[in-house]
Amino acid sequence: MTYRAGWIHFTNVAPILDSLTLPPGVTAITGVPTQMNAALLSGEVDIANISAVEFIRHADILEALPDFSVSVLGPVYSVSLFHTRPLEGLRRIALTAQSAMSVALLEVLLRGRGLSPVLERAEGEAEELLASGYDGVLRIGDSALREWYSVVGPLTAERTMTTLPDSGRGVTVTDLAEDWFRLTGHPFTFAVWAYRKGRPPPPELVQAMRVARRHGIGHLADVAARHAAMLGLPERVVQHYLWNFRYHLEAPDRLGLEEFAAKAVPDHAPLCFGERPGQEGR
Ligand SMILES: C=C(O[C@@H]1C=C(C(=O)O)C=C[C@H]1O)C(=O)O
Repeated sequence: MTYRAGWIHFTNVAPILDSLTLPPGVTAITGVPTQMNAALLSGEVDIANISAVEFIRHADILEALPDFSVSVLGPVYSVSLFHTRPLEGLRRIALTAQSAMSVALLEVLLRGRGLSPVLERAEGEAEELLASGYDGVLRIGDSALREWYSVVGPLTAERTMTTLPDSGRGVTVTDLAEDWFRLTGHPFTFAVWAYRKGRPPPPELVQAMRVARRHGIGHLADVAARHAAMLGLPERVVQHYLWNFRYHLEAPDRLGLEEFAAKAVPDHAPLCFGERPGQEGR
């Protein structure tokens, strides 16, 4: 019987997915986070890297792999609120329809500051939307990374990835994962690999994912060079972007995930994870 996977194929998962060889009997489709969230919940796929908030909301029926995630400690660079006035003064924010997790994170961060601007779904480039009546725009993924760089870049000998400003061209960029870190001191987990309880992936698939991740992280410069060319960004940017991610789901990531779950979905069912692999599983 076929086991169907759904992959969010953003650059941030390239170190896992680029060299993944699917075992016989496993098929895969790709899409943006909200598409993969829907595909898993409707049963169109059996496993997907989904927005962690959807895993939390559906913790009664879903379980997640215990050692895979897209997490970060501090800035993520690709989940940003672009804004033209201070956060406290924001009145109308455009949200991307691609995201569930980042929208939920933005809501938690705004609520924590006692702010309640109007949030509306609207697609388009951040700077276009800012010119058309929004004073804040939430963007995620590859296009958000590109837009972040075009606002705060370029890198020079003196301006490194960690010393770039947080504004340029009249636009301020608030990195939501960095804001979460300032608030909680925890990493932020954007995605987990979830499946329906009682329908875990074949062990060969999980093992193939671990092999692919080991290969991807071991060859990060090559992965970054390939994707930098596709994104039209300097290799230095993409290399830093990728090595900054945490692709396992370790104790600090789980603490962050639990804290986020308590804030965003207070009545959620307990989060379930499959059995942790031994050291050789990495
Ligand atoms: C870091 C990112 O994480 C992604 C963001 C998601 C969301 O906002 O729902 C879902 C999965 C993640 O892989 C990104 O898109 O840039």
